Amino acid sequence: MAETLLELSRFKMHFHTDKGVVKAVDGVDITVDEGEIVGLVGESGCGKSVTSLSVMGLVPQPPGKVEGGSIKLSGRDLTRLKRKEWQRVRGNEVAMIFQEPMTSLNPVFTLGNQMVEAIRQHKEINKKEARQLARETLQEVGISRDGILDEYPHQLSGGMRQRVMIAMAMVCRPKLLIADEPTTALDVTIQAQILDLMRRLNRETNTAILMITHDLGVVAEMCDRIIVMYAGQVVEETDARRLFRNPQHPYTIGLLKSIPQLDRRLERLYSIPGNVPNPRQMPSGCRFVPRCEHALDICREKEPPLFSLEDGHTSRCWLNAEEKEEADRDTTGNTAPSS
Ligand SMILES: Nc1ncnc2c1ncn2[C@@H]1O[C@H](COP(=O)(O)OP(=O)(O)OP(=O)(O)O)[C@@H](O)[C@H]1O
Repeated sequence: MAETLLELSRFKMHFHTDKGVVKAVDGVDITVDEGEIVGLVGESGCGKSVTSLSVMGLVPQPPGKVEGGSIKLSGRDLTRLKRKEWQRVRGNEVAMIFQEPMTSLNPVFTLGNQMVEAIRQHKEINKKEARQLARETLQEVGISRDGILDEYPHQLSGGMRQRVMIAMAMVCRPKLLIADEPTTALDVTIQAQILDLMRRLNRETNTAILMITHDLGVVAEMCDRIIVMYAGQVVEETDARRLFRNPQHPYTIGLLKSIPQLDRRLERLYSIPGNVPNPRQMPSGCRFVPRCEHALDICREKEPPLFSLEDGHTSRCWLNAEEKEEADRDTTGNTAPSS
């Protein structure tokens, strides 16, 4: 069985602002095994990016502050690393690609210059060797045109730029690649090519991928396991097939209902009513309660824990506690306490 590579335990990243505390990530448990592809999904503002930037040590502190918990990569707690140690971890052990590669590539330097510099930050090799490695890595991501290293970022298409970013991320063979909306800015055919490329690299190098996206189509195609976040918390987690077949949390059900279906013509597309709560003023009880069609009294009073269902499926919803109690009653004839 694959070893656990990344483990966030009750991790909290809050922002202390003039207007109050933003609990952007508020006690999340997330694991990624070696070689696994895990999707982290949720609406804008639910804390996906802050979670991933925390794993990269890229959240500015202050205003950010780790309020509790840990982030372990291969057993080492990243929240305790010093600045110098981060430089060794970033790029070597964990690398990240972003939605818009142009923001990560410097427009005034050639790709060769940028790649050589990035490689030499991590590997003690000379410029010529680094240039050769850059060329080989670009070939691995499907770019083999002559003279590519002497081109500037604006001379490439969006898809090519994202391939370059993937090449730069993969050059030191990190154990974990974090991809934050890597295909959102690309048209669908190029999107499919980039996803194929990431899947191939995952297979060939066993690099695990944490895929941050709001696009359930992307996670359906790519991911072994899916984690759904809402208002700074994990609300549901299970393998990809089960999430689509048997979602449990009303928020996940709403997200799935919002996907347009080609075979169904509707007057209006479904969208979850209301908005993500203001992170400075979370509702009491369940954070999803103001938008939930199935809310019970307990949902307004008490925050639900993550309930363990079958085969590692978890859901943060009081309805699951009710169902579990009923199931236990059916099998034993007695009322069992909820977990
Ligand atoms: N530097 C910061 N200072 C204050 N609040 C911040 C800061 N960075 C992020 N936040 C807040 O943290 C919350 C989570 O943001 P985050 O970017 O992680 O959401 P997200 O799910 O990734 O959304 P998106 O898909 O739009 O990127 C938001 O309410 C955001 O406003």
